[in-house]
Amino acid sequence: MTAIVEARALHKRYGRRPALTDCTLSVPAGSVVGLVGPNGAGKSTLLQLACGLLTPTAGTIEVFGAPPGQLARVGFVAQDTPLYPALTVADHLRLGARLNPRWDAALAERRVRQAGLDPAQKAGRLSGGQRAQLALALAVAKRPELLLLDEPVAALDPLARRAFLQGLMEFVSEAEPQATVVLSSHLLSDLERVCDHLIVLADSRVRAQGGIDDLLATHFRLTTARRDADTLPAALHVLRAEHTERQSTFTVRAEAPVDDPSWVMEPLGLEDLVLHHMSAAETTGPTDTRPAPEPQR
Ligand SMILES: Nc1ncnc2c1ncn2[C@@H]1O[C@H](COP(=O)(O)OP(=O)(O)OP(=O)(O)O)[C@@H](O)[C@H]1O
Repeated sequence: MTAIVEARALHKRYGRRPALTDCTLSVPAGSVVGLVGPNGAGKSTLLQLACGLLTPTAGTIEVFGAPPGQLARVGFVAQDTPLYPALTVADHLRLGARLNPRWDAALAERRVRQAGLDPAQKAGRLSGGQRAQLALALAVAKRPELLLLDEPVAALDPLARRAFLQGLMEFVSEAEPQATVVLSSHLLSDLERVCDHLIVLADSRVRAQGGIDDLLATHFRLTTARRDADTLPAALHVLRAEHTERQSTFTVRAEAPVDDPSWVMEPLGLEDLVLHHMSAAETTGPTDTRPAPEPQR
């Protein structure tokens, strides 16, 4: 599968502060990728590296198989949705038309109309959510092959958020079906609705990545009478272990469920999966460090 964004051993530091550490990841062509992680995980840094606003400290990042910077092919909506405060909504559309060879004026106007924006309103007088809507309209009207959105729905009310995500899905399903989208968000339910791939960053590192269906098919919760993680079969890679007096619950990664009468193994939902990868680096260390007794069968 062709990768539109490919990072290898990518590091980014701000002074002595690591923002990305040894990140190797790939964004497949035509995918809609959700980028998730706690505050400060490195999501904005990754998006800014992908559009060439930042340069790596070490390692490489390639977009369309070359160093980032092919701006005509990339739409980027930064977290703070920078616009020209003194220019009106209509001015922004005119500017977009001048600057972008593939500008789709009809699409821009439709997005602005659907978002209920007044073309005569100055951008500096728009609310945070309205600014985000205008920034998205400008980004999609470029007809980019790669659309990078940094927390685009953070400032939107629930109705506007739904409209925004619908607009995004229209863009990828109708206007630009070959487009690849990477969007960061803390709202997992939104990501589950629109994304087919996921990258989980935590503490500057990639903790999980892949197709959402594949991730869901390989992550399980296993509940059993209290036992040590190292008594489980090697095919089960234990991500987390929690024990009560009598019971052990393991979050595991496995190619397929492993049947055993002594335990119950059920698929992990997306939210639990992401929270596990976000909350800690992979660990086989139990939360409760007391040694577990022999399994009771
Ligand atoms: N310009 C900067 N100068 C110094 N440190 C920075 C700068 N930008 C980001 N950082 C640091 O780099 C790390 C990653 O920041 P980044 O903004 O990429 O995270 P994020 O995952 O987008 O966070 P959030 O969800 O809060 O937006 C953080 O520790 C942050 O403090």
